[in-house]
Amino acid sequence: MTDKPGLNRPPNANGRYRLGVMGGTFDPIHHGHLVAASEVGARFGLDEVVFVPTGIPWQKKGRRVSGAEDRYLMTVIATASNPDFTVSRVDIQRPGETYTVDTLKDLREVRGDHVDLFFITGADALAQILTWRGADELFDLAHFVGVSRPGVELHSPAVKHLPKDKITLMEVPAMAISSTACRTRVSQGLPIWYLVPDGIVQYINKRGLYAPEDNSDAADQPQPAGKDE
Ligand SMILES: Nc1ncnc2c1ncn2[C@@H]1O[C@H](COP(=O)(O)OP(=O)(O)OP(=O)(O)O)[C@@H](O)[C@H]1O
Ligand SMILES: O=C(O)c1ccc[n+]([C@@H]2O[C@H](COP(=O)([O-])O)[C@@H](O)[C@H]2O)c1
Repeated sequence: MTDKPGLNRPPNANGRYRLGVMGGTFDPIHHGHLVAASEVGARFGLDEVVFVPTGIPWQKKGRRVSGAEDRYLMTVIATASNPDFTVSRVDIQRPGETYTVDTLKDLREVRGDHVDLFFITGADALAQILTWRGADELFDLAHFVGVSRPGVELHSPAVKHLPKDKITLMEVPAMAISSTACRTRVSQGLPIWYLVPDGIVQYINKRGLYAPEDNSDAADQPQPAGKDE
């Protein structure tokens, strides 16, 4: 397993190191992701949050997903200014579909046994967790933190069945932003300034991402009405 090391910070006085793991497709990364990671970092006293862009997000099959290198680079750009944030390539390096059970095992192998893992997820993703590969193993590998997301019930019935000592649900400042909305806005020529970090606006422009002909989500949108007859 090869991956860049983290921040190289020493373990705490008790010999442990608290590592947040923010997994996502990040197509593109936006301020909802960054606020979630920052809030969980503060609440749990995390030493570092590592962002892990997915390789092949199998539950997003049938959608067009930007190349892994573009999503990785956007994640690096968006997190560069925060000294507690890092980015890992473990998911984009591993061949095949991306499963969190593998992400957590790989990070444990790379970072060592003194690391306590906290997987950060939005309430929408957490409600689906029992559909994830190897769901029964997940709660032995990490503590799961589900954060609020506008339009999603935080204490949903699905979450009530998860092991209480392995899950924390927490409210974070509401960020009504999704990657889908960002892609759609770009494809429609609308601004995404302040929904994503400035460098991401520039990167998307430079690479021509989410242009109408390159965006299947946009193709599904209703077309503007023509002139009245
Ligand atoms: N605005 C938000 N507030 C809180 N959590 C979020 C928000 N947006 C995404 N997340 C969480 O971040 C993780 C990664 O999300 P992902 O990269 O799929 O972004 P997304 O905006 O949900 O993308 P898409 O619209 O393409 O499905 C998921 O756990 C998701 O629930
Ligand atoms: O392990 C799985 O089967 C699984 C299924 C769906 C999503 N996940 C993970 O959940 C995180 C958010 O996923 P997504 O698709 O909302 O970007 C990301 O790290 C994915 O790898 C994991």
